[in-house]
Amino acid sequence: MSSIISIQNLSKTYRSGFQALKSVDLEIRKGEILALLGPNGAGKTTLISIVCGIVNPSEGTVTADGHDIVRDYRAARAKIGLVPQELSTDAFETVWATVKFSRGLFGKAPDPAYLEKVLRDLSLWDKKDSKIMTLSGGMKRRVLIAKALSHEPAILFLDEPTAGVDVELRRDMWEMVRKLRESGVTIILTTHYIEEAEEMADRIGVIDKGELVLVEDKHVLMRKLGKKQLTLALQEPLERIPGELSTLALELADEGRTLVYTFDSQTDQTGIAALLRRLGELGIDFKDLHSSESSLEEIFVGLVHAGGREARA
Ligand SMILES: Nc1ncnc2c1ncn2[C@@H]1O[C@H](COP(=O)(O)OP(=O)(O)OP(=O)(O)O)[C@@H](O)[C@H]1O
Repeated sequence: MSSIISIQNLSKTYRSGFQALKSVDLEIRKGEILALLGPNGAGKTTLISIVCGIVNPSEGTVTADGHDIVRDYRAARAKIGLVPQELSTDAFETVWATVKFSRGLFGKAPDPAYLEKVLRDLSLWDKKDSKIMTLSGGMKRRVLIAKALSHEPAILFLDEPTAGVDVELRRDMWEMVRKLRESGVTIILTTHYIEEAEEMADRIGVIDKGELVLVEDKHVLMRKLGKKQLTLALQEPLERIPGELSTLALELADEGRTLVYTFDSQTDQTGIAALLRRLGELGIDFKDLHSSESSLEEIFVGLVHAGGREARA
């Protein structure tokens, strides 16, 4: 798959001297959904703002659909739709006037049929003549998306699209993002909400302290870094893990009634057979067992806590 956005050696130092991005290299593939994860202040919004021409880079180059975002700003920006975190639209305007105006900003010829489709897809058509100020928070979010789509961009950035929205709107938005991807739009979303990345993304990028710690296919990432756990409910509680088992990755939980064995899901030798044999030899019986896999959330927390560097190696 070819790249639609190419980011090379991108750094940003704000006037305060704070370095928000450090030599970021990233190729975003045409037609993918890329989720950028990272703790508060990691640099996600700075990255998006540079690609969208809102913040100047200190170093490095970015092209969007072949256009340099500094030298060829207008052409690059016309390819991009941005859904920001905050609504900064004129509250006294109607929904229709707002999206029509947004389209005009990019020099696109009027196309009421296209704008109608966008509003209908976002369940906003009934509200087209309502003033923005009269809309609920969820509806205002939809207006932000409609504005971003008004000029038919090939690339859509969503900055924290579902922060503070209710479950229903979140599901609607996920559905809508998937439909957009099916229509060929490349989508980059930032989120704090790991379930969102797990649900939606083809690839995951993790940013921490201005560095792109990793970019990986979601399934590969989960397979590579995910651990599995085998949980055994013991017949009799244990006070401590017997010395004979000390070489295994075991933990006691639930006041000694549960034994948890963590193993690498990638290896063929899980060690489960050996564990069960040794438990049998020691006369430790269990009444139930089940295995589970780590979620993306656990993987992510582990990565950021590890500083990311080990994970990248
Ligand atoms: N105009 C600015 N001047 C100085 N520092 C800034 C400026 N804008 C952002 N920063 C700093 O750069 C860092 C990265 O901010 P950024 O908004 O890119 O992070 P983020 O990953 O998007 O975080 P969040 O999820 O909280 O929005 C933060 O420490 C922030 O305080």
